[in-house]
Amino acid sequence: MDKIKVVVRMRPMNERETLAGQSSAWSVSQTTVSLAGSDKPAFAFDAAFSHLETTRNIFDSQAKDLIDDCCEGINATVFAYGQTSSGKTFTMSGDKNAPGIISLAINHIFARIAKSTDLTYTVKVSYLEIYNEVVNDLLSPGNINLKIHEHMTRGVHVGGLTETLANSPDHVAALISKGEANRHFGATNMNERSSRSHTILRILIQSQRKESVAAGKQSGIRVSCLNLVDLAGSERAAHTGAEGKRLKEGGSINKSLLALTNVIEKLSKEGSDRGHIPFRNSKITRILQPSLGGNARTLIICTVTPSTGFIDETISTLKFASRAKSILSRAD
Ligand SMILES: Nc1ncnc2c1ncn2[C@@H]1O[C@H](COP(=O)(O)OP(=O)(O)OP(=O)(O)O)[C@@H](O)[C@H]1O
Repeated sequence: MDKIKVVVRMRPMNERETLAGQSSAWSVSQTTVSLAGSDKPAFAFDAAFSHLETTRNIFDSQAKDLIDDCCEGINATVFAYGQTSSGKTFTMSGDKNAPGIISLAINHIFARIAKSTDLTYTVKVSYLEIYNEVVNDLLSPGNINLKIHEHMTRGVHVGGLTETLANSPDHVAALISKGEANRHFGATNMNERSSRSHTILRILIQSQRKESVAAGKQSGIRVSCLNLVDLAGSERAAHTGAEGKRLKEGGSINKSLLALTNVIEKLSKEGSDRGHIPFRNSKITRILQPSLGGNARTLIICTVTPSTGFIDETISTLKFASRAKSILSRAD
């Protein structure tokens, strides 16, 4: 079983790019992405999806088995990585016409629970954002600047984060809407609703055999955590027209994404070249540490822009994706 699966999703060209006279620079096949008309080697991944692919197909082919494992007690993480406006939020949260990975995953979890004849499940939801390197609770707005702890049995956890019991997909959707209202967004030149923070929706799944519950036993309880992560976009100040507050946010976002890139780079190296893994350099790498370096299954969806105007940004995301993919070859 691969620990880390890496796929790439290319979004369609948008109106702004077409009006600027740009065109699509890339060709996408089942597992590769290459610059059209170039003899440079293609980038290869577990899967590559063109602008025609639906999020539902990506979920069914790449994420469903990981969610199934999570219902069986294995920790799992799905995150989207890519430059600003490349489709991370579209992929994770979706829009009114196309559900995102988050709602597809939640529907799948509750459908499994409804079908289970031998297990009783409890689902708890937390929702946090990391904004300018501060961790805030999105379900409880006054609950800010939370600390990250390392716990002997719970591993890395965020102290004081609200955990709300949820009993249906609609209930989780209502919690997400509540959290979204507390989240930091801003308009940049490239995206009218740009995510200025990283967010993590954590679904804690606990299960126990029905006869053990009936007998009041405390044994045989399985607990696992599903992290659904929407990273803020990596960006260049020149493209986004950022200044003042936006520029500070951008600096903080880029710093934490750089920390994530460094962690991935080190993890992808062999043996002594690997050295110390700098998980502690940012909040996002600390929180994702168990997903990247520990006993968990992880799906990384790298979103890219097809346009000739952003070839360098797309190459940088594809390089990140290639490094992340090489982590899976090592048996830890
Ligand atoms: N695969 C896709 N198909 C159709 N539209 C898409 C797709 N991906 C993204 N879009 C559209 O492109 C725009 C930007 O996407 P999105 O907001 O998801 O980017 P992002 O990577 O989350 O950006 P940021 O990091 O700035 O928040 C949105 O209007 C979105 O609906």
